[in-house]
Amino acid sequence: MLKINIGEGFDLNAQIVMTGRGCVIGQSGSGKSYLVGVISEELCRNNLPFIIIDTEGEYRNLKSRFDAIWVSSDKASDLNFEVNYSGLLRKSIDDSIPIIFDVSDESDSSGLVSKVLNKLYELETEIHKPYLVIVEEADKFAPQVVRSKEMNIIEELSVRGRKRGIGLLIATQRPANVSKNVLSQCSYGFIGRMTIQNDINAIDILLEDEENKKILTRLNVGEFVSFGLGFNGMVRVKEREIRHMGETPPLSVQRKISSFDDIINDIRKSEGLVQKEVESIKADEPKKVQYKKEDEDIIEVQIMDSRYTIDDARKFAESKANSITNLLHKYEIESIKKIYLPAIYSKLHIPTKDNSTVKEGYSLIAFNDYIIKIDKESLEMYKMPKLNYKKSALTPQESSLLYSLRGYKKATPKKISELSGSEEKESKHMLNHLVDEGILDFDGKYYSLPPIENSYFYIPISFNSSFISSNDIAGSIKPSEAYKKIGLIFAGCKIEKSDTVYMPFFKATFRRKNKIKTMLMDPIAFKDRYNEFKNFV
Ligand SMILES: Nc1ncnc2c1ncn2[C@@H]1O[C@H](COP(=O)(O)OP(=O)(O)OP(=O)(O)O)[C@@H](O)[C@H]1O
Repeated sequence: MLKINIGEGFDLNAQIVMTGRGCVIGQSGSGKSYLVGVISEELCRNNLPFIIIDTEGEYRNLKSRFDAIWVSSDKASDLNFEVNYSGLLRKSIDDSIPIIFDVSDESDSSGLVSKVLNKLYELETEIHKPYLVIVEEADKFAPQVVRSKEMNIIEELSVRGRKRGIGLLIATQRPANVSKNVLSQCSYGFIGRMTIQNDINAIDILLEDEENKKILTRLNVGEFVSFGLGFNGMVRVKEREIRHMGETPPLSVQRKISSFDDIINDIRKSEGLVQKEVESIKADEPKKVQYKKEDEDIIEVQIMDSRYTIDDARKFAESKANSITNLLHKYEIESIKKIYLPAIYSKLHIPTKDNSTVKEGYSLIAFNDYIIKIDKESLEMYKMPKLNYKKSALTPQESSLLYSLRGYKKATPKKISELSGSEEKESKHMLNHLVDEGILDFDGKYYSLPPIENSYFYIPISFNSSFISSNDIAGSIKPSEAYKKIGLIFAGCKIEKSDTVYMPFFKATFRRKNKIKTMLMDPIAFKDRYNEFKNFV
């Protein structure tokens, strides 16, 4: 069963989330969007596609770690609202890429939401693939009081979406204002802190247990009472991996030290009372030309710790400059720069025979086509050959079948089907297919998976969150592609966690007249990697 973890001991069945009807309810600040954020991260990590109706512009930073399409009227977004919705949604469904439908700046957000969801409904009538719709501020998009008798698209989805594979997860502060057609369809959900009696009454249809209702007024931020999920007691939501953009701003220094008269004067100025006077003085002054420094995009990312500093790199480059310089050809160091290359860092669970122990391992996939493994003794970095599997990704069924096999050195199809709980005929068919693809070995009786080398595990590296300029990032990586590859290389293991991280490299440039040489030192073995990565830098 594919799971969505939202807190210690709280795993949601992904099937229920993707195709069921759920809700997150709680008063302002109870932690609803935070929980929706945690769920969204988990969906991204598991490559489960969804569209989130983002009313506050607080989900676009999912992009800092995952592939996601940000649709908004913001110039920096991937696509604007004029996009062909059908093409957009089809891509999202087929390639399992989430859409952040950011209507935070839109006056007609309901119109846009209705348009895109109608298109989804139409498309899924044909495709029938699990796809989740997450709606923030559901009271706005599916209100209880409406003039028209016609069903709103969210009501339509909640009543008729399931058969088409469409799941719905709504969030609201005001359940009393959400259409009963939608609320009554919710078979699971989370209720956070609530104190308004009218709203507590509105969830009567969801939470039958009187005891649970009493707890609601006492819940802390990030605590929820759940229903329909089989959890007893309170759910405490885990910490988000990506910074929550809807953070309550912290209270800072309350009052600038200024006199009361200045305060009154400032207010008057803003009313235009003394504005004229100020303007007439300004008019005589010569105009100053202002040079605006170009906006740099500073982003917060996870950076692999480096054993070396830029000073080490300079010393190394100097010694190198001497060695490539002879009396006739003198090269000078032109620049030393730190640049970052994106990589995927994964935590893996490797099953053992009796499943009593689970090994943890890490892999670094870098630069789309290569895997880098770091040997724990020598701290050597290897470049692995390109993969020659015919397949580009494993299906969830194949992954779970291989997971049953990984704990055993080899097993017969009968044993594997017993372990995985699938039909023998069906699993045999799948196993043979995997043999054809070069992923499994078969000796006529037993199937086996190639062993995983020990040097992949317990890599002694750590990461730190840091702010860097996006100008210093070279190369690019598609997390979803890398994720598929990790699944293939580590067939039979579960990817517990997978993040984009950045590896700092030191790039030294030497010049002699118009001839340039470049050196690229890695952060661990401090060897020149220029030949390996020259296409990226
Ligand atoms: N599980 C949690 N762990 C840590 N901090 C949390 C957690 N849940 C919420 N918070 C913090 O509490 C504050 C409010 O959370 P959130 O933005 O999710 O509220 P909300 O219920 O969506 O409010 P609103 O309805 O006003 O948007 C934020 O600063 C958030 O970072």
